[in-house]
Amino acid sequence: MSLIRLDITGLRNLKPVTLSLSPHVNIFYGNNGSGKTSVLEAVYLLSLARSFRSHKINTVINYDVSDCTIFAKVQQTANVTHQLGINRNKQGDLQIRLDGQTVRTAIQLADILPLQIINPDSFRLLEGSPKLRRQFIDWGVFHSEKRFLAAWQRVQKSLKQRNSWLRQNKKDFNELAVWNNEFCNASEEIDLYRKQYIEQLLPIFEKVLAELLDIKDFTLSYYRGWDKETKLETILNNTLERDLQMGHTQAGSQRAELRLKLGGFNAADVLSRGQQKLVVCALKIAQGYIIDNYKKGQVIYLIDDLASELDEKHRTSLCRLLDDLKCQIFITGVEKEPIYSLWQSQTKISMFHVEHGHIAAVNEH
Ligand SMILES: Nc1ncnc2c1ncn2[C@@H]1O[C@H](COP(=O)(O)OP(=O)(O)OP(=O)(O)O)[C@@H](O)[C@H]1O
Repeated sequence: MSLIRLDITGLRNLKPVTLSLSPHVNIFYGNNGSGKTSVLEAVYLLSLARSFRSHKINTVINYDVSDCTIFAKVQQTANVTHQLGINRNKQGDLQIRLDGQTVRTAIQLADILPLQIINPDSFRLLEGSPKLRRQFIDWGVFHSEKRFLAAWQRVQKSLKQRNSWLRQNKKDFNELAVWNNEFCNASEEIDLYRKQYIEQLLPIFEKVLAELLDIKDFTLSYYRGWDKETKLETILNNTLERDLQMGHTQAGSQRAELRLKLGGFNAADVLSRGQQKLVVCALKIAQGYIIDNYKKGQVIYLIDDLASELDEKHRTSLCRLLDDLKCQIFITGVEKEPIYSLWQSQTKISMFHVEHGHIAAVNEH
């Protein structure tokens, strides 16, 4: 899976541009504020229909225009290509086109273009709320288990109905039984998929982490969102009084968590910022290996400001792992040489100089 061509129009300070890309490493270098991260933002927008920097699309679209369009030619396998396009305007409208057809939801984009981002905010996966770690697991499960999405949507719907029942004055217990049943079935199904996924992820993650960091006693474990010895239905019945007081459901797959510990302590409390970033990189690279088993293609990695928090030895180890994955990479940095020298000699590299929003392909390295 790689983008062969990328057209960007109306995004931040970038001048309209068409880029011919390497299926492996694409380096964007230039001064602060030149527009490097905006290129990654364009690719992210194409996969998720939103930005990783701002929830407000108005700030992503260039000040002087009303909309932005990102278009890409995607090589899925040797014989299969797709034309993918997305347009967003300042009124908030979204249009997605896939091979000439209008697409209704952004889920199809994510399915075609699995994307991982590693940037100076990556440590938040360890430090931030459990929701971020749930999203991390679910990203992997979504790409490896076709039935996951339907089960996840059933959980969302039944949970919403159950929570709204908890807040109502007039209580119809037959109605509660219906929502409990649906919620428990869907939660258990999701738990099964997540558990299977973590079982696959764990040995790969440990192997990748060992290449990046010399730390002992690092553990990763999965909590399903309710006690492992008890049926969810029993817990919901036993905790109904408390759920009623709180106005929402305490147990279920919406409370799942990925626990990362070092010697019994929360990893985020004891690891340095750089070590946290390396753990997150190991998690994301491990996910890349798993996707390779399921999809006829690879994850695309967006790596913004690699140098931040990482010394040269760790930068080199990280790039070696990404090199071995043979995936497409978009990477940014201020200087070209320090990023260029991180890759093996046989790696296909394209370099682009970004200056005041202009992107120019650089032929000699
Ligand atoms: N909506 C917008 N329209 C036009 N320009 C914008 C808009 N939003 C941000 N900018 C400008 O576009 C540039 C975006 O830069 P970007 O963050 O992509 O730079 P960068 O090269 O990654 O910088 P750094 O090395 O500092 O991270 C900045 O100069 C910013 O001021």
